[in-house]
Amino acid sequence: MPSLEEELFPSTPGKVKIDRTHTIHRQFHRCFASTSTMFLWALFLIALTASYLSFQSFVDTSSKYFTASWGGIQWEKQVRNSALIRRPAGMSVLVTGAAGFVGTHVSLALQKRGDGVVGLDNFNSYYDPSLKRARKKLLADHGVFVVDGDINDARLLAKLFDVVAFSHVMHLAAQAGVRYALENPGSYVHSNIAGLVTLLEACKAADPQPAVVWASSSSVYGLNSKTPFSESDRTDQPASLYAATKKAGEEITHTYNHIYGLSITGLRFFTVYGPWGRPDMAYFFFTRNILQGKPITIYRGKNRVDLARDFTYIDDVVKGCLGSLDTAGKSTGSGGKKRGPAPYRIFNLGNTSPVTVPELVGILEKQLKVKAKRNYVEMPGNGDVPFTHANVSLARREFGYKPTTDLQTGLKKFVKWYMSYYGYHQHGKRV
Ligand SMILES: O=C(O)[C@H]1O[C@H](OP(=O)(O)OP(=O)(O)OC[C@H]2O[C@@H](n3ccc(=O)[nH]c3=O)[C@H](O)[C@@H]2O)[C@H](O)[C@@H](O)[C@H]1O
Repeated sequence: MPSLEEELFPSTPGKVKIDRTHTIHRQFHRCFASTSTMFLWALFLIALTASYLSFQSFVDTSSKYFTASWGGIQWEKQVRNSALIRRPAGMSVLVTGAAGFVGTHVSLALQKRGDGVVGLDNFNSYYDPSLKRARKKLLADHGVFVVDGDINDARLLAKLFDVVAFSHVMHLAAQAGVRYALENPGSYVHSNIAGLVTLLEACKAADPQPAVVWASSSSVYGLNSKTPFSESDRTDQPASLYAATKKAGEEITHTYNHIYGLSITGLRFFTVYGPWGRPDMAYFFFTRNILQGKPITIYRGKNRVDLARDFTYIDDVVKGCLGSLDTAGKSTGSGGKKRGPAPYRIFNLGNTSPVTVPELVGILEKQLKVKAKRNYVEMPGNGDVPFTHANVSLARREFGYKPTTDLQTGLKKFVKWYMSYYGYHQHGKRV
């Protein structure tokens, strides 16, 4: 009996006996048949895998499409209604980051004077999203619709420009906060660089192109030591990734102005505070900790020098934003082509009188009628700068910007809002 191996792979084919020819043919057929069966099975499996994968991607795409919180006739109607202009020579403004602190106040101010406003916000969880939802509700009560979506979503932006011919974009959506960049650097690149470019692409492609006013930051002055900070001072020494992305934003917007004729105004905000503010900012969480009897950490510079900020009250900043929108000047491009030079402007929006952090705490103690548990530590190398101080003469000349709220007055309004929003009595006890 030949072995199976011999039968299948005869070592000397010429010596195969005639009487075994049939057997060999049968084996050959069996072998061929099993190879082709295997081949067919393999083909079948490949086809099965491919159809499974394409089905999955279909499910993914369609679920993304169907679960997207934007689109549809009703949604378009809400967008159009919100964008309606109710005053002569008014504007229609797309406000990104509308459920954010500055975004909410600017949207309300625009709506109140009769401009059309459509908000856009991704409601991310960088800080308590319920505060953002409450701001959205406040806006809805005033007839401002906030679209739930991301500035990185090019399809959504194209759709918005399709539904409304926005005359202006107030771009306030960003990853804010100086120290958080140590924890999550990618979020700054995602929102402040990639998101900005996606938005500018949409603005460039829109016909008519809108004028763009956007939030830069006082942090671009970085380690600059010449005070007060003027727009022409050097901004090439950022101290944090946040500052670096805002500085990059100033350069990126410049290229869109240069190549595509977009009208650009960058606003360098100086530590903006007030009612409906951001819980990640010192004045906000100092208030919370003081009321809860928890200690607060106060950073100090080298040689125990107090840090200082040009704290700027929200109402002053809102006036600066509206002044910038009113004087923006038109974009000159259309269909992605520049037709002539367009304005490119940068303004400081500060308060012009810096206050030290311990002084800020002192004011809060007085307003809250509670002593803070102060814990002084040397400023860690976390991106903070020792002080900020704005020269605002450029904004004053261009649109009459004049801050009028000192820190004491502004914090009083903030504390009043905080107590009411979080359900406190004036004497620091929860209701
Ligand atoms: O102008 C801006 O462009 C930026 O303003 C704001 O940044 P900052 O000026 O750093 O405000 P904020 O964090 O409130 O710290 C205030 C002071 O408290 C000190 N500080 C802070 C925290 C702490 O625990 N202790 C402390 O002493 C701290 O060292 C600092 O001296 C915005 O957050 C930022 O998004 C950006 O818009």
